[in-house]
Amino acid sequence: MKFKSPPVNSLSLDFLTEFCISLEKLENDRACRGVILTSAVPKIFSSGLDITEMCGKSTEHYAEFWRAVQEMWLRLYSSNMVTVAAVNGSSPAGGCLIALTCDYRIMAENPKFSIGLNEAQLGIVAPFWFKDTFVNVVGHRVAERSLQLGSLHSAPEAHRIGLVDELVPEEKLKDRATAVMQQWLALPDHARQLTKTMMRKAVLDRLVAHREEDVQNFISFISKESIQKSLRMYMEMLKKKKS
Ligand SMILES: CCCCCC/C=C\CC(=O)SCCNC(=O)CCNC(=O)[C@H](O)C(C)(C)COP(=O)(O)OP(=O)(O)OC[C@H]1O[C@@H](n2cnc3c(N)ncnc32)[C@H](O)[C@@H]1OP(=O)(O)O
Repeated sequence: MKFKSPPVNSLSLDFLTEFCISLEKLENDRACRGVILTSAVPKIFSSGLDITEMCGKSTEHYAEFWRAVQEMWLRLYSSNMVTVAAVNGSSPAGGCLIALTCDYRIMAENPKFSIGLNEAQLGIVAPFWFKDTFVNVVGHRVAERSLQLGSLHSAPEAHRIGLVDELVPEEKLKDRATAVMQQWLALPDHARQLTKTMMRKAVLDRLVAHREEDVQNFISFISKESIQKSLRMYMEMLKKKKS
């Protein structure tokens, strides 16, 4: 599956909805046992949640948007398919979450590409299920330091801390992702799927049990004037950086 929403594959409500529909189709297709996620936009895997969806909108919109973010994560983290992220560009925040949610991550070894949960830098807080997913990949200490600092790690650093499983030259990314997929698909599906469920169930159940509470928490947090101001300033900073 190739993300193609220029300029930066930001995760808008439309993007998330289409992503979930595509995943569901693949999940229900018995001939499809694995999916490689990558980007058709040069240098960017995904710039994370679309900040404009979280600025100056109604409570109803925030609720709908947040439910779509939850849905994307629930479907991908619990997928029966083998999921491989071929990270061919930068991948901050929600983009990093997508990669973390896969079974395996391969990143292009370009030191200019960065990845991480940088929410703290925007003055926002990654929710518990982002944190849980991160901890399950890199361990508690690395996740705590990286989350508190809102670190964006260069590709080599991301590999060193275990955020990505391997680095390959960009031109070899597709072939390597295909080889990894073949390796994982060589296992009997039922054994791999049950093992995946065993490893992920507690974290998935936690969001399912607190889903509505998590929506309300998002709404009350994102509606605060101080948070809105931080997001506006961040967007201005992005625009200024360009000029
Ligand atoms: C309880 C509360 C819980 C809240 C939890 C929220 C959880 C997750 C939060 C997120 O995912 S927030 C998103 C965080 N993302 C970022 O910090 C990335 C920001 N973007 C960048 O750093 C750069 O854009 C880039 C991805 C490195 C690409 O750089 P490049 O130089 O190639 O492109 P730009 O010129 O910067 O951008 C082009 C264009 O896109 C707009 N844009 C970039 N990112 C976003 C985004 N995430 N959402 C919306 N729009 C975005 C950027 O402003 C430019 O717009 P124009 O100036 O062309 O109009």
